[in-house]
Amino acid sequence: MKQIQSVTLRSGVTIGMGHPCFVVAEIGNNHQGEFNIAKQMIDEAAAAGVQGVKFQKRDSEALLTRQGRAAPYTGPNSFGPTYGEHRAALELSIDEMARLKEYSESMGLVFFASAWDDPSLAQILDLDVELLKISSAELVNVPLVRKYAKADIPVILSTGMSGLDDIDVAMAEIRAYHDDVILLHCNSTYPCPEEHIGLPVMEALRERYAVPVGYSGHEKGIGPSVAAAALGACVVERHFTLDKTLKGTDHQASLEPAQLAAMVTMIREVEKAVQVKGKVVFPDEQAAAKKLRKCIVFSRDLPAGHVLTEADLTTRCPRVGVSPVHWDEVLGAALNRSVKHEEPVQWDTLSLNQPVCAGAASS
Ligand SMILES: C=C(OP(=O)(O)O)C(=O)O
Repeated sequence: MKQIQSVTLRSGVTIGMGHPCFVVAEIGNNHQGEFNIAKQMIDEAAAAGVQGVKFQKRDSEALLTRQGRAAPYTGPNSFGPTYGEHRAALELSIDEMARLKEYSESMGLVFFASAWDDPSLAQILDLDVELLKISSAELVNVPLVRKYAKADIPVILSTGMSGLDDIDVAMAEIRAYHDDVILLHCNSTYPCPEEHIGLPVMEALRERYAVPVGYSGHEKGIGPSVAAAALGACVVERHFTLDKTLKGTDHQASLEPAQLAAMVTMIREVEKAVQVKGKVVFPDEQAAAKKLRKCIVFSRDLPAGHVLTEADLTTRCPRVGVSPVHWDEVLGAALNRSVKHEEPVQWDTLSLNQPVCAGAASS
């Protein structure tokens, strides 16, 4: 299978191995169907430091059966008396989406959307987007996934509610047309308990499909999403809201602006923290070692020619002499000259039985 390390979008943004984690504010339908709220959410997401803003698009008629549309939908989170009317009330028009795309891009953000049915996909494609998203819900919808694939635009595929067999099918559909695909590990429980997140699954997906892998999080906090970035997630997508107490089922499992900003800051911190892979001692640590580490000192006045024993030596800060890592090499050495109590041991004061190993002066 062809190994895909990264995917580059038309705007030049590259998502994948060796590139900053692409953080996405999933605005979804948390704009409540209101253009001005959506625009404000883009402002807040940009201020929080994300790279992408994501919307959802549905067409009630193509999404639901007549019966499904007519089903009563009452309760505190309802935006209409039937489920069809409720869903329709939460939609933005495609013209509004076009304006939001232009607005997002003017701020340097990647605008993209998940389309949940054929007409919505056609409308999103008419917007000339540079990136598409297939929601976890639609991963098993072979005819829709095939249409996404035929569009030949980079696509993010989310894998909540799916086992590997379902993902195999969707990946084969997409890869029949192109390889610009990014997988997101996801558990579609809203909110998802931490013990069901399974971040190590990202590595399993990476190995099995040889594409960049990210994380679509539905947990309440931000710790697991930050950890996902530390484990190499190339995308972290989180549902976003202006206020968790707003009407609607999604808001409680979404991040408010301050949380989103904190998450972005932490992701950038951990990205730096995992850059160095080998155990190296940095110059600043050398300075710290000088102050914090001890050296060997003489524990009493001693004459020239004396052969050193444990009783002649001890260790003290700061490290202005031979490091105690060489304790056994110093034992048994003879003194070239007389020394004083608490004087740091220096190599040139000693006649050694055998030469000191390389790097002796650095510990
Ligand atoms: C619900 C969606 O995403 P996910 O499956 O990643 O939660 C979506 O993108 O519409």
